[in-house]
Amino acid sequence: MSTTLVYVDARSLSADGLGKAEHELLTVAGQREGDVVVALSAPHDAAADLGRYGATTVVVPSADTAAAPAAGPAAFVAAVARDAAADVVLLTNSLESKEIAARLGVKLTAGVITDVVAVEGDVFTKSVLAGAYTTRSTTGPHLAIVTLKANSVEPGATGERSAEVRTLEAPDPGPAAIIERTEVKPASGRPGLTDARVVVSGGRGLDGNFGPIEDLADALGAAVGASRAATDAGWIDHSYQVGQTGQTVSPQLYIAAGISGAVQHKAGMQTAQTIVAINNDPDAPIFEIADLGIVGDLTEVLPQATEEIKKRKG
Ligand SMILES: Cc1cc2nc3c(=O)[nH]c(=O)nc-3n(C[C@H](O)[C@H](O)[C@H](O)COP(=O)(O)OP(=O)(O)OC[C@H]3O[C@@H](n4cnc5c(N)ncnc54)[C@H](O)[C@@H]3O)c2cc1C
Repeated sequence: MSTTLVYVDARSLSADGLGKAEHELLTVAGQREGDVVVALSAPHDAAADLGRYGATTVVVPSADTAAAPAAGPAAFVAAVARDAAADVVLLTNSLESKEIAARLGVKLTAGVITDVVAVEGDVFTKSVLAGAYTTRSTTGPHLAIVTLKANSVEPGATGERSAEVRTLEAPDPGPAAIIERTEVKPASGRPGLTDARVVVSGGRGLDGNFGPIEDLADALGAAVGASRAATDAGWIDHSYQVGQTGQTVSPQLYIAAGISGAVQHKAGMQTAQTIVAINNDPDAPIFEIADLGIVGDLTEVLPQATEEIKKRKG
């Protein structure tokens, strides 16, 4: 009997349900044969609810593993993977998940495949070299540790089932950085950049004013993104940067305004399902990958788009 192990950060689980990226992982796991086991990063009252998303068993650590970022969850997931004799371990594509995946690769002598966009049996599809190629990989006879990009699959329907909940001793993570103090960023009310369905990004063409980008993002319920030119200029925090050295996003709709479309930017967004580009240069490279190109001044186009969307939403 094969077992798919899914790592779920307990912070993505609340009384309202499960985060979308984690729901996608459980959807992919449910499409595979065999049991679906969840390794939850911390004890949680709603652990059994993960049965609604297809988990057969949820294994919770005896204590929160997050105090030692990446090292704590990795030690715990490795213990669960051994215990459950997992064939595949699925994680989200966040920076922390990728670090956990790397540590799991070492601990379990496993193959690690990141940025995956589709899973068929033991074949994992990803987009590489700034999206110029699509590769299909396996880890041969070895355990596969896979990080799945958000918005790769439609989250499946939820049921009424409860999962069996088991507790496993949280192993000592060994030498690790320990969080001593946490400051919670004020909530923007917008979805997170990496798992948003819609992202509105701005670049150097904004000339320092992200207002029109934020207005359009709010009208669409979208996340805000940026090019490196914009983050380097200090117009917006680096955490908003999309691209090779920033975040990788794969939303259903990506709107790029005042962004030329450098290969390093495209590397982080060109797997978006629909790309809309707004640029006053008809020869801007971003138009080569855009599904809809608008040649115009963004200071005119963005407010008009926002106005029209608000009007249609009533
Ligand atoms: C190792 C390395 C890693 C990098 N990583 C990243 C990364 O992760 N992400 C990233 O984005 N970049 C990255 N870069 C930088 C990248 O090469 C580009 O320099 C950057 O993406 C350019 O940002 P931009 O498109 O905003 O600016 P520009 O290339 O200057 O483009 C601005 C665009 O705005 C248009 N414009 C100007 N005014 C208006 C207006 N009023 N209305 C409409 N359009 C207008 C212009 O026609 C132009 O096309 C990296 C570079 C290196 C070397």
